[in-house]
This record gives sequence, structure tokens and C-alpha cells, in this order.
Amino acid sequence: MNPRRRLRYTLAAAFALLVTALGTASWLFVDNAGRYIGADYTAFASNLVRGQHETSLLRYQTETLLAHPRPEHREQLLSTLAVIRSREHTTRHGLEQRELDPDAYGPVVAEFDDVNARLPRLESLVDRAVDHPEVHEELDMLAMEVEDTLAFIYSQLHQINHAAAAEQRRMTRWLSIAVVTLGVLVLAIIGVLLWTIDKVVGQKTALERLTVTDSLTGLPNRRAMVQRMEQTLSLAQRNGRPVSLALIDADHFKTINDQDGHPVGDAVLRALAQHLGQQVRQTDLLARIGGEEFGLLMPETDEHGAHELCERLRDSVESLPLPVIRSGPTLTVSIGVATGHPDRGINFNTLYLKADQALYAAKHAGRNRVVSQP
Ligand SMILES: Nc1nc2c(ncn2[C@@H]2O[C@H](COP(=O)(O)OP(=O)(O)OP(=O)(O)O)[C@@H](O)[C@H]2O)c(=O)[nH]1
Repeated sequence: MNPRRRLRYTLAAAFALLVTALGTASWLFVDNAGRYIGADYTAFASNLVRGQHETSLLRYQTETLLAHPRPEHREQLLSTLAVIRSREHTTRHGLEQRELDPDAYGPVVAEFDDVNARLPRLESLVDRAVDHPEVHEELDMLAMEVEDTLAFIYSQLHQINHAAAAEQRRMTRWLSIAVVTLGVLVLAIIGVLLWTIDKVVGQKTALERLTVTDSLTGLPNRRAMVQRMEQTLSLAQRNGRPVSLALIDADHFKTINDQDGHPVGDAVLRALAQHLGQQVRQTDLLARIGGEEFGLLMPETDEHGAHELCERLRDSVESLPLPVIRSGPTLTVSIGVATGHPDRGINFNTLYLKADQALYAAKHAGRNRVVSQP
């Protein structure tokens, strides 16, 4: 897999992971936020309902005690009064905890002070009600006043609690929308960033490719061949196998340019590059190293093998149909070959120099031939 594709897959995987993580987090938030806040207000509402129930109990147990002034009825009523006291405490605490607006509930809660002021007298009347029927009328009146006040308090608090819960739900909805929008924004930004990184890396890779590619023929250029040569030579040193280098030069190319024009010369170079590329092995490296000169690097190839391959190339170029050339019957190439052996020490400069000398010899001997240097 090429590095760009690997990076692209890595970025795509990271992006998918981010999308999943943010999506899950947003979903969990939206799902839970409303539920938790709702549960808080529900708990307080149930406290208020219990307060209302105790208020009704106060009326009922007062009537029972007045109708049947027995000790067990007195005890029941006294215990309800104790619960009413503690409920008042719990309710005040609940209001403070939920940070409700004191302006809204303050006047209502002030009524609790009124109830508190009356409770000691009410308890004392209840205490005496079994043995002293003369207190019944006062007890009845006072219990009714306390009950009315408590009923008013709890009904008002219910309304305040309900309004606050509705407000809280509205806020939660907005908050959820804000979080989801933020998540989408973050994802969009990350997406754009990843896309930009991918583009930049793509351009960098294309640029790197350009620096090692010949623009006319699309073959690797001289720089690419030098890089590959170094790797090939060190590999040859390690595995003890020979390596050959051929320099392939078009004959009388100037004539083609002069007679048919530069564009035709370009077309011939492209056709020659394509043809040579089709003839060489996968493991060989064919590069355009100069104007009308090509280099062929042949790893693990001795003199004999290299000469044979180059002879085949020369022969095939001679019979290559090139209808674009009007200046001469055919295009031919001269080839200089040099082979390096690890036991004799291989070095790029000497190998190149030998191949160049062989090419010179081929040209000198009349062109359209292969000359090898051991
Ligand atoms: N069309 C075209 N011509 C090129 C290119 N690069 C180099 N040339 C030409 O190739 C020709 C090379 O000429 P010479 O070095 O005299 O070599 P030659 O004419 O092939 O002669 P021998 O190599 O001695 O057989 C010159 O005319 C260059 O202008 C190119 O990219 N396109």
C-alpha cells in the first residue's frame, strides 16, 4: 500500500472513531440530561404531595379526635403534627437546594412562620383534648387555620416547582441543541482539517514524484536512477550477485530534430521510452538520464545476461515502426554496458564511467551496436 493511501486510511479511521465518540457522547448527554433534571424536580414534587397529604390528615384526625376524644386519636394527631414540623424543614431545605428564585417562593414560605407560631398552641390543645372537652372548639378553629395555611403553601409551591421544572426542561433542550451543534461544528472542522492534510500530503507526494520523474516520457529521471543505483549496489554487495548498467543512446537524434522538428523528436523519445519500458524486466530500472540517453539498471545480471538483453533491445528498436520520422528509414540506438561484481568491488562512479566508455566505443565503431565492458 502506498504511503498516501495508508495515511488516507489512517485519517479515515481516526475520523470515523471521532464521529462515533462524539455521536455517542452527544446521544448520552441528550438522553440523560433531561431525565436527571426531571428526576430532581419529581423528587421535590413528591415531597410537596406528601405535605398536602399530611394537611388532609390533620383535618381528618382532628375531626376524629373531636368526635372520639380517645388517647390513641390524640397520639395519632400529635405524631402528624410532628411530621408537619419536619416536612416544613425538608421543604425549606429542598427550595434552597434547587436554587429556586427566593422572590417567587419567599412570600409563600413566610406563611410557614405563621404555622410554626401556631403549632405549639395546637399541640397543647391536642394534648388536653381527651380530658378537657372545653378546648375542643378552639382546637377545631386553630387546626382549620393551620390546615388552610398549609394547603395554600403547598398549592403555591406546586405551581412554582412546576414552572421551574418546565423552565429547566426548556433550558436542557436548548443546551442539548447547542451541544449537538457544537459537536457537528467540531466534526466539520476536523473533517476539513483531515481533508486539508490529505490534500497537502497528496500534493507533497505528487511533488516528490515529480522530482524523480521525467516529464516528457514519464520514466524515472536521473536522480531516481542514482538513488536506486545506491540501493541496488549495496544489495549486490550483501548478496554477492553482479549488477549491470547499460547506457542507451539514440543515434543521430539531432538529424531527426533538425529535419522533422523538435515536436517530432519529442514524440520519438516518448515512443522509444515506451518501447524500451515494455522490453525490460520488472526488476530492472529504466530511466531517462539525459536528452536522448536512457539508463538501464539490471540487478543480479552478469555480463552475458546484460549483453543479451541489450542486443535484444537494440534489435527491437531497429525494427520499431516509427511513421512520424520522415528524415530516415529507422531509428537505431547504441548501447554501452558495464557489469560490476561484488568480489571486485562495485562503485557507482566506476560502473557509470565504464558504461559511458562502452557507449562511446559503440558510437565510435559505427553506432547501432552493443559494446560491453567487463
Ligand atoms: N526533441 C527533443 N530533442 C532533444 C531532447 N533532449 C535532447 N534533444 C536533442 O538530442 C540531440 C542530441 O544530439 P547529439 O548529442 O549531437 O547526438 P546525436 O545527434 O544523437 O548523435 P549521436 O549521439 O552521436 O549519434 C540534440 O539535438 C538535442 O537538442 C528532447 O527532450 N526533445
